[in-house]
Amino acid sequence: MNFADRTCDEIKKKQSHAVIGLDPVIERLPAFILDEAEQNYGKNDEGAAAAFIAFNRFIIDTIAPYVAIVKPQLAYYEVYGAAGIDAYWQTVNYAQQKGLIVIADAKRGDIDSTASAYARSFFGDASNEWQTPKKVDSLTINPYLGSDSLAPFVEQAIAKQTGLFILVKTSNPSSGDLQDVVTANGTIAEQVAQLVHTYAMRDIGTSGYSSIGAVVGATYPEEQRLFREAMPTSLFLVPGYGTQGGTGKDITNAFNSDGLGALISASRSIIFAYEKNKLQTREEVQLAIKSAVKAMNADINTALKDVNKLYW
Ligand SMILES: O=c1ccn([C@@H]2O[C@H](COP(=O)(O)O)[C@@H](O)[C@H]2O)c(=O)[nH]1
Repeated sequence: MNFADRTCDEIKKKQSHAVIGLDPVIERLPAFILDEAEQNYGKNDEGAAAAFIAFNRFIIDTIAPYVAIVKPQLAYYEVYGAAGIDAYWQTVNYAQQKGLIVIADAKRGDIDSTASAYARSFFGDASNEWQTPKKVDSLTINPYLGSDSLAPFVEQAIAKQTGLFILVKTSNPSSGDLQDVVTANGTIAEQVAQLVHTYAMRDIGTSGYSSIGAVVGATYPEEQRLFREAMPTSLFLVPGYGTQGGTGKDITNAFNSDGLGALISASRSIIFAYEKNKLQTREEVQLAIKSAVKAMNADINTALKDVNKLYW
């Protein structure tokens, strides 16, 4: 089954379009996690990595009944060197064991030979006897180097039944500096969207969706409409919900009229939800995260219902 079909199935099963970003920041973790990691490993890369693993497992256990997808952003783990990368893969494995789909947010992109190596590092390489088996379900990639840099990712994603999310219109305030520049063929983002659509048409699943998707920010609701038309079969990864200001009302244009097609992502507003009221005990932290996820699901589902796009 291809990535898009698996993702659509899990979204329907959980009745949730949410993606929870696992972006741990050591100073923000609860004391019960930090104290144990420091006692066992000290304040160093290994201690931080142990804290990340414990925190992520705790979050995954808390949210798994309510969401289908997690998105660990690699940068937060790379801060702690080899130990951090190991924490990343332990997080990926744990999430997959719990039945969650994992989007690796790494925004890779390079010339074709290097792009192929990037794809093998995230999607695994069964023919390589030296590589310990590893595989994320999907990866974010950066199209700035052009179509030949995307091709190795696309080939491997299709062959290995994984997915891609190609940056089209990112959520950050200055995304327009380059992405909105008007060329003879529309904006740069529109040209990328055309490229994504061409690749997407090569791998349509029974759900009608393709495993070759796009990143379109929650912070640009009007642009979502345009990109939805340009890439009707692509799943959209929609970051920017929560801390960056996006709400349920801002993401409905990213969905198709079938009530599917968009994966709404939030990191800090969920995983640090306990900070608002300075909650620290295991039970308090768990309840705060659980409530934040349930509120996000309810907000998205209500907004979709209001525009007649609620699938269930
Ligand atoms: O356009 C983009 C692409 C990726 N991101 C990533 O999503 C999360 C957002 O975190 P929040 O805490 O929900 O703001 C983060 O990992 C970014 O690297 C994005 O924000 N915008």
